[in-house]
This record gives sequence, structure tokens and C-alpha cells, in this order.
Amino acid sequence: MAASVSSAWGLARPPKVEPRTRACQAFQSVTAERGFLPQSDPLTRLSDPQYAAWEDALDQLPKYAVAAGRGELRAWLLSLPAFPTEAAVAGGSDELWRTYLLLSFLAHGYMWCDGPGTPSVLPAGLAAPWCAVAAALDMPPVLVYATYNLANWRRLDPAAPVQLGNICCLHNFLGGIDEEWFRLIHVAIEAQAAPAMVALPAGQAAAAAGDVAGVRLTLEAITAALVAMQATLERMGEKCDPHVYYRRLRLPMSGWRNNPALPGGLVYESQYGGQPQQLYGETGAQSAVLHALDAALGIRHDPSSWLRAYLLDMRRHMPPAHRAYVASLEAGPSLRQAAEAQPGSLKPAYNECVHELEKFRSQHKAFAFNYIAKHSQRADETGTGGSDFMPALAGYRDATSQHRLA
Ligand code: HEM
Repeated sequence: MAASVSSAWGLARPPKVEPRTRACQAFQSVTAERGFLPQSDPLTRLSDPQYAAWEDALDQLPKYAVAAGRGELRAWLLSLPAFPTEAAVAGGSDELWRTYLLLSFLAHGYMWCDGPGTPSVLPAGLAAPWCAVAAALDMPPVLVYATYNLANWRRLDPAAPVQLGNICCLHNFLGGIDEEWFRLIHVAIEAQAAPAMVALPAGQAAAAAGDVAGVRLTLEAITAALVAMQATLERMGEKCDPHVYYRRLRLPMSGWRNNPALPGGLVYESQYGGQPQQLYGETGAQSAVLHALDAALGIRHDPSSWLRAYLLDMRRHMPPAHRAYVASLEAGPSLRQAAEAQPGSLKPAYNECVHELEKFRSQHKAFAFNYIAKHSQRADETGTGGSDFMPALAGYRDATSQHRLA
């Protein structure tokens, strides 16, 4: 596992476009209903006609992915009209996030949903607008959890909540029940984490004020959320088959760092002085939920190991507002300190949180085994996020359990 890079993304040159994340509304606030999901339902299409050909391409992507295999999908993507990059970068934040999603899906379709082989160069027609839009959002030019999951759903009944039974995906690489369900489980878990996410700063404020009842309320909210999250994760197998996941779904999420298919990384034609770039692919490790829980509960992963470095890298793949939320929790008083100070009243509730977080991580590790490791015959198999995942997931779980208060 490569060590963490200190510069943004580890890219050879800084982005040319000034990030204007402060102006962005999408992903800006964290609420008890939505948590880290966007506060208004994600845009389903860019209505401006100048994007029509690109939006149509996104709709057709699963069809072309099925039909292609001899370069047809790649040739078709390269035949699209020039992308209106300037208009996109000047547009509103919701539109910009939608553009980022659109280009991320099409670029990963180009990379992973056709054949033969894996290209080592992403042509300028895709690379240039993707890099510009990503830079404007202060995000990396690669598929991330926020575009794959957080901004990729709609409600069937717009008056009913964001939960399984009322959500479906906006976009797919291949389509089908397994791909949609895999993603929807993540979206539903994000919504279930929401009450705990807003309770964390309140719990820290209570800890600073010596308000034991306030801290306990937060600890109880965390435990309740983690119990609900496990019940939802358990439903993964209902509609997402492990073989389908292993053989088909995971490939388009891949990146170009620690990936044996692209050992030298990817050249974004006309960008970064032609230097290949190495970026991790999409993974649940880019969700802010567990980062936030670790931060508030005072769970620290060994700073000297690559496990901590990997999680820090994953933060650079989160929307800037989510990074800031986690950083602010990390800078605040930990609920662990409050439980240590008031063991009689808070230790059992704190330990219950740690126990449920450990259970979530154990359960999740079992899914990673059943969906990846069990099927793999390769020694260098990595997760879609590029990690040496079995030792990583065991490490995160063990670090969690070690934080139980004696
Ligand atoms: C079949 C289902 C799943 C599989 C096979 C899976 C696989 C993985 C793998 C391999 C990693 C290591 C990083 C990488 O290289 O990608 C990872 C990390 C992670 N995944 Fe998943 N995942 C699944 C479902 C989920 C769901 C539903 C969530 C909920 C949001 C989630 C959240 C996480 C988190 C938070 C991490 C970081 C590790 C940690 O903090 O403990 N995963 N996942």
C-alpha cells in the first residue's frame, strides 16, 4: 500500500480552476433527515439544451456497455460534441455537481465498460472538462462515493422518506437489480446515520459544558443509528448477488492507483503536462459517516500505519463540506474524554457505541470477504478503493474494539 500523498490528490500540477466550494449549496449542510445526502433531491438532468447530447449519452451508457467490447462505446463517446466546459464551471453548484457526476460516469464507462484492454490515456474530450469541473468543486477527477451514491438517487414517492422501498438509482454503468441495490443500500444507510451525524456536534458541546445528560443523548443516538445501519447492511444479499458484484459491478468503480490493471496510473490527455496520475477508485471508505463517528468517539487509527494514511486519503475524495465536518469533530472534545471523566454515568453508553461500531465493521468485513476475497484467486486483489482490504478492514475493526473503556 502506497503511503498517503501530502499534496492534493498527489497530482503532478495543481488544478487551474479556482475552487469555489464556499458558494456551493449541494452537500453544504448536514441535517437529521438527510445527514450527508444532498439537502434537496439530486438533479436528475441538466435542462440546458447544450448538455442534451451528454445527458442522452449518460442515459444510453448501460445499453452501449452491453453492446460494446471492441471499442464501440469508446468511439461513440469520442464522437460527442465538445463539452460546454466554460458554461458548466460558471453554473450553479447543483448543476456543477450534476456535471461532475455525468462526466465521472462517462469517463469510467470509457475506461472500464468496453474492450479490448484498459486504456492508459483518457482522451482530451473527456479529460479536459472532467478535470476542470472537478477542480471547480475541489474534487479529484475520478469517480467518488458522492457521485456514485450520494447524488445518484431519486424518491419514487416525493412525499415519502429516503429509505429502501422508496428510492431508486438515477444512473448505472450496466443497470440491473444488483447494481441498483448495491448503491441503494449505501443511500439508505446514509439516511439512517443522519440523526447521529447531527447529534455529534451537540454531544461535543454538551461534553465541553459538562452536561452529562446531553452527552448521553448523543451516545444513545449513535447506538440507535448503528443498529439501524447494520439491519440495512444485512439486506445487501437480498438483491445484490456476490458473483454479480465480483464479476461485473466492481470493475467500473475502479481507479488508477494501486490497481494492477494500470500500474503507472492514467494520463489525462492535455492535462497535468502529460504526467500519469494515480487516484484511488470509488469506495464506501469515502463516506463521511464512519470518519465522523471515529472522530467524535475518539477512535484513533494507528498514525504510523498505512491504515490511517488511507483513510486520510479517502477524505480528499469527499465533498469539501464533509471533510470540514469531520475535521471540526476531530478538533472538538471527544465523547470518550467525557465518558472517562464521568465513568459512572457515561461509560456504559460509550462502550455500547464502540460495541455497535465494532459490530458494523465486523459485519462489513464479512461482506467484503463474501463479495470479493472468497471469489478471488489473485494475491494482489484490492478493493474498488484500491486498498489491501482484508487486513485494512480487520485493522479498522480491531482499533475500534481497543477503544472500549475498561
Ligand atoms: C457488498 C457490500 C460491500 C463490499 C463488498 C464492500 C467492500 C469494501 C472494501 C473492499 C473496502 C476497503 C476499501 C477499498 O479498497 O475499497 C471498504 C471500505 C469501507 N466500506 Fe464497504 N463494502 C460494502 C458495502 C458497504 C456499505 C453498504 C457501506 C456503508 C456506507 C460501506 C462502508 C465502508 C466504509 C465506511 C469503509 C471504510 C472502512 C471502515 O471505516 O471501517 N461499505 N468496503
